[in-house]
Amino acid sequence: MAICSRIWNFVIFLLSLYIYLEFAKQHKLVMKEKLFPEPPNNSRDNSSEFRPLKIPPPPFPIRPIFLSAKSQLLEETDHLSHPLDYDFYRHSCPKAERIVRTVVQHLHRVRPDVAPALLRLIFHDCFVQGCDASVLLDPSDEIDSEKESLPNLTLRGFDLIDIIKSKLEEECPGIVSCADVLVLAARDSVALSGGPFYPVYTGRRDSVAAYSNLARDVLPSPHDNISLLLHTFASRGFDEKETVSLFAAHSIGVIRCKFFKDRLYDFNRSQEPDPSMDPELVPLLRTKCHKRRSVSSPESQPCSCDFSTEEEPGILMNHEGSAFGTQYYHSILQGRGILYTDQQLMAAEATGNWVRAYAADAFLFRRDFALTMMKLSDLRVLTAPTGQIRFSCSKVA
Ligand code: HEM
Repeated sequence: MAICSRIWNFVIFLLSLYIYLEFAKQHKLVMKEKLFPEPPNNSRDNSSEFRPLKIPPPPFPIRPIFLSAKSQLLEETDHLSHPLDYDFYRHSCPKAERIVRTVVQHLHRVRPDVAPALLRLIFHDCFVQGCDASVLLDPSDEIDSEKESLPNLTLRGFDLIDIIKSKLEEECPGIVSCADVLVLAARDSVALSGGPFYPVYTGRRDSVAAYSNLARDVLPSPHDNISLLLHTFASRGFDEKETVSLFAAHSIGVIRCKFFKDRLYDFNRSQEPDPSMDPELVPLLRTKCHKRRSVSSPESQPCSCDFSTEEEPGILMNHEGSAFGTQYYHSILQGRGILYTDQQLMAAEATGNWVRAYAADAFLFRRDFALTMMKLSDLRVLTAPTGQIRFSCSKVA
């Protein structure tokens, strides 16, 4: 009897062990699938309900620090219910993301000013009524174009979006939205500029309207103080940390003198430079931005400098030859932010602490910047059945 009971216990033990091992194997596989997804494979059965996350191979040399964090970024945002899809065009236009990347890469090779232009466009689109490509619409009888509103007068890159879109139309007409083109092109521009590569969801649709007055009201002015800036970004769902991380977009691009000349010559009508600017930077910037007769310009209030030049000069944002990211924050710490709004990050304790944190920790910055760009790219998107897919990005279809 005792022997029988021992054999029975042994059988139960073996059975439990088997069940445990099977469970562990299954669980590990699922984890593996999530963390190391298979590369996109178009020959897969499309009808399958189960679609593992597919992350495209990195398009540009990416610092190894970010590779391990890439799938983690998707997981971190996974819990949010999402109106968009990862790799939305995998069946309808499988080459879409590759086409955007190739064209941006090509344009970047011949015109290095491409990346900042495209990065700025997404901010000016997404902040105003969401990422719906409304900023791209030309004026017409029905369209009160955002392009003509004050904060957008110096936007560039509309022609670049048209080039990318026309390549997509050749491959799959009427499929890929201009809103997705903007988001993908900005993502690739960041990576090309030495910033982090981040995954983006797709499936946005384009607006049938533009919001010129809203653009004028909600886009920040280069003369806003820190309280107003934080208020503006909070109204779009960004906290202090996210706001500080987004500002690193000013690591690249050009900034025209008219936006900061008051800081060099006549800050707050004091006839003196801005005391928050490094005194050694002032003469350096003055050699590029000359004081001329006083003429006020609505775009630049409250500066009293001359902006009526035919070709307004500007200086490179990364005037210290810096790479994307932490160097921007080092400049701010040294009082070398060019825009008043950039330097305002040091005017509040919370934002100042984030500037210090990002200056000290490149990994932290790259991770946070990637997450914030993903958030910016998903602001109030339009999905079917609302919106439309435009054929030409500057016109309603
Ligand atoms: C307080 C918020 C911001 C203000 C007041 C601001 C203002 C400006 C101004 C005045 C310029 C110079 C434009 C010119 O001279 O043509 C500029 C350039 C730029 N901004 Fe911002 N910006 C802000 C935030 C952002 C954000 C959040 C992003 C992106 C995520 C961004 C991306 C850029 C880029 C990439 C450029 C360079 C554009 C180029 O070279 O054409 N900015 N910004």
